[in-house]
Amino acid sequence: MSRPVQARRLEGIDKNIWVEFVKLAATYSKVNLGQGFPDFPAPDFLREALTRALSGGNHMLHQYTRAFGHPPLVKVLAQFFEKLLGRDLDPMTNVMVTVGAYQALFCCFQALVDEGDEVIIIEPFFDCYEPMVKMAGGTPVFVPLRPNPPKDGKLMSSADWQLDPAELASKFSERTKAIVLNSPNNPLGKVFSRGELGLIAELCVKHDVLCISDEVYEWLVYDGKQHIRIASLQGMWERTVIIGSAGKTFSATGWKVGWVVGPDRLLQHLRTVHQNSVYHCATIAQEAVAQGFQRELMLYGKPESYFVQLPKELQQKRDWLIQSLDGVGMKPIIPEGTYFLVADISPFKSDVPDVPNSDEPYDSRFAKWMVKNKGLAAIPLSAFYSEAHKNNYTNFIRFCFAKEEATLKAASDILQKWKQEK
Ligand SMILES: Cc1ncc(COP(=O)(O)O)c(CNOCC(=O)O)c1O
Repeated sequence: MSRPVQARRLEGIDKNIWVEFVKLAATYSKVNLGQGFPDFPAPDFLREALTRALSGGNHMLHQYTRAFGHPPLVKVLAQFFEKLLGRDLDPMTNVMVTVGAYQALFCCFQALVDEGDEVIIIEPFFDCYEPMVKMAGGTPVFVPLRPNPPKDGKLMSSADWQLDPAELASKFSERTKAIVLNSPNNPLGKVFSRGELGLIAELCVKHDVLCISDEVYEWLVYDGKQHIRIASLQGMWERTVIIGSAGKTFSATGWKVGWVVGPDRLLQHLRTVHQNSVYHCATIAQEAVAQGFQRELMLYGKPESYFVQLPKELQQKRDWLIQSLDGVGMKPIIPEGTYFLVADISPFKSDVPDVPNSDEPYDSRFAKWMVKNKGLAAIPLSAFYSEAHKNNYTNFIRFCFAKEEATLKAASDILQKWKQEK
């Protein structure tokens, strides 16, 4: 058999950081601060909602539901986003439920990006954007967030990583179809300011470019920062697809329920991809997520709201991890949002000698050595860069701090012991 079997659209995208590092963590890690999932339970009210859905009298929850979203879920999502965006939404045309935010992203790129279209991706970026653009036949065009360390010697924060306005503007051309915005940003935790979003919005309107706005960490912002939805800015609603995740919103990453919110002129095409791929996601999970949102709608802004309690809890974990990393000299970049924290590994580099001209970035080799020899899993920052820029920041690894106190303490103990041994 000599005929090639692989479709050309898969060329160069066969490697995946999560497949590789999840396996390493499963094999070697004692403490896993790698892949972004909580090791604490999903909230009681969500688990109770699933139990009710499973054992309740409505046996039709075990059967197909509406392809573009279980009616109770699209209705409550529309109500929620009407409140957040200050505009009327039709649950049947402005909302679609997907198999996690991953599938929402897939639908966006497959539905909106054609051969030869360019898509601007802000680096560092959640790794799937590049392969998904390529699978759609598009060309990714990268623009970096550049670190501007504070002059007063304070710890850097994700806010210190900024776009250069002229550099960003230079990436827009008549071939630009879309820009991917991820705020709060994985892996840095950057929460884009109104000024930064205004710059992006202005360029999108000027060049008639779409905005794929990945907002899965929308509730995870700290220090009183506000998450601003770019779709609420002048001229952006009509050209923006907002992506969300029940996995990140309700600490239930294994449920794989996500959604897109946006104008029908865009979502009609995402529905075409959706109905010709997964068709719909688990009815029973959608029912439980709908009940979760109904609770949150009632408690919106109140202290007992999960969307108020979770960021409060995570900020304490973040601050604890910052202290612990700073204590062993692993300078952290303070994240304004998400549940990730990037740290500088310089003080520990002597244990993992550099290999000149290695085609694997240093931080990747360091992270693999660390999980194998210290039992601590983390993700190399180079995993969030394009091939051409992977070697720009190889002194950093990313930790996930959505973990039980005992897990974070165990990680700190490993680092302290390692530091003492040096
Ligand atoms: C920005 C972003 N968008 C989308 C997604 C996917 O969301 P979902 O799980 O709902 O498909 C994720 C999940 N990331 O988890 C892996 C990691 O970074 O450790 C994400 O971070």
